[in-house]
Amino acid sequence: MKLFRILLRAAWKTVIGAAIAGLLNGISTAGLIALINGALHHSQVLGAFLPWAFLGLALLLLLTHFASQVLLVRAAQQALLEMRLLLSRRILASPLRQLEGIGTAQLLATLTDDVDAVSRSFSALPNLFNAIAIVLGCLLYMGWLSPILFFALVALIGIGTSSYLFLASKARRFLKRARDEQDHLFQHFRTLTEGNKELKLNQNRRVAFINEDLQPTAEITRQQNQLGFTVFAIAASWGQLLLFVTIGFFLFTLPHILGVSSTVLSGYVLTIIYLMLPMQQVIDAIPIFSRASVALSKVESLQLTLADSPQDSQLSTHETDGLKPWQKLQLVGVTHSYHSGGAEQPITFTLGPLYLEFAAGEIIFIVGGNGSGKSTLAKIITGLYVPESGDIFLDALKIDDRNREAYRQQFATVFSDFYLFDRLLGLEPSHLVEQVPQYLERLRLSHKVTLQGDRFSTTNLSQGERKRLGLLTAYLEDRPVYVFDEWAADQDPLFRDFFYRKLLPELKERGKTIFVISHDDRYFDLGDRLIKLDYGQVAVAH
Ligand SMILES: Nc1ncnc2c1ncn2[C@@H]1O[C@H](COP(=O)(O)OP(=O)(O)OP(=O)(O)O)[C@@H](O)[C@H]1O
Repeated sequence: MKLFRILLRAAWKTVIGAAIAGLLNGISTAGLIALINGALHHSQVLGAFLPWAFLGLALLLLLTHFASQVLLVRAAQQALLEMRLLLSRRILASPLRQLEGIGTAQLLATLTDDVDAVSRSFSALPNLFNAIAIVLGCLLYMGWLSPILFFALVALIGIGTSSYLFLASKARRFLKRARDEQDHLFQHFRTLTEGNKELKLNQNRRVAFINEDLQPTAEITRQQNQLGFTVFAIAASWGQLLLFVTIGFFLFTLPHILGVSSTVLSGYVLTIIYLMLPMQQVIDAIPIFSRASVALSKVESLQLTLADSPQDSQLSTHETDGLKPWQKLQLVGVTHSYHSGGAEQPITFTLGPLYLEFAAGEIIFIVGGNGSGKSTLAKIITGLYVPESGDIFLDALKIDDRNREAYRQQFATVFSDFYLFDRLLGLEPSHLVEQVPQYLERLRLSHKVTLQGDRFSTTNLSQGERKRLGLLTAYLEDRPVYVFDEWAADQDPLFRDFFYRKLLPELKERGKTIFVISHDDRYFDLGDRLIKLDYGQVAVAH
């Protein structure tokens, strides 16, 4: 049902067009069977008109089949496109903490596996729709042939469907378990790709990883999927058996009880035999739709619901309007906690409550031991984490959900786990192109990287060089506040010195506020302020 709602939302006009074509297709199928049955019994009513009626109906069948298939393919592909975009937008609009809680492996599993499952079900839709239309058309014909036999048939179909659905619900449970394992499997795939060096260099670790992690998880996934699809196969065979039981019932039992004519009887048997293929198509489609419904439940369990589209404002990149230049950034009683799992699990780390005030144009060093909360503070200051309690103010403006997006646009950052884009995304290249060679020169990258159009010639660089390119991107963003999270940690001593003594003061001269997370105590005196954190609390602030 959810799938159908997605489809209708994406292209309801096309779906209605396809439904009408499908219905006509079902009617023309039933009409053709009626004609064939009539011809077999040398119906006087139709006479010479029969071949023309046959030709007309055959043409209508062809056209409506083609039209319904083409329209449904179009609607299904449109729905799939919208679902992919909506899911991506949702991920972009979701709070960072929520995404960190879900984890990369689950997000990847959803974006690939779940979207794939839904895509398969959309691909199966045209045939399913057509099959349902034919079944309905044929049922209509059989109801017209003999209402009594029709009720007997509906009763048999009812028994068949409910027993099939009972089995299908069992199978769905196995598919759900297999899908849950898929998240773990993706986690192992990440280990495989990201931990490849460590796995290659240690044979024992590699063998243990394969035997104890990857293989058992892959085995459970296989086993649960296999069980699920086996139950579906049993259900499908049961469905087939019921179909023949129905034919036998109509051929050998009912005529004796009800005394129906041979025309009605042959009409029924002919139609039921004709129905076998569409029925089979419906039965074959059900596992695909079950898998898709498991996938959609998974997507919804991540609270990345597909029901509504995120506000455009949450995605806009031109949202700096509305925030006037400010003089003071304040954190008033701000706290943030991490939990060992979900929100109901015990707290493992708490930052704050913090009461801090920063003036525009200052260089602020944020220092402290590993795990003291520096990066967490940076995520709070930049608006990536919403404070659990307390508030952030820009002068008198309180930052809340209405202006948080605009607030975030104040910051250009290079986090320690930053992502390097291979092109100037969202930056208007024309007026930047002149500045880039100059920056590349200053960052001593000009011998390695050039800008080709809006794309860097390469991002296959050393870690230190990648960070310099990250810095260049941050320069080009030209935002009021810069945040560098251990930026200099990968730089050689010469360039590190250049960064602290030259680049930071230059940014300050341009009126920028700069937060520098650093362990380089040799340079701490270059800052206007120093905030030292210890286990999430401010130990020193001056
Ligand atoms: N996504 C997360 N989920 C749960 N706990 C986290 C998460 N990120 C950080 N933590 C915990 O919060 C604490 C502070 O982490 P944070 O990264 O802010 O420290 P840091 O001062 O930047 O450390 P470092 O100098 O090592 O980079 C750590 O103990 C860490 O285990």
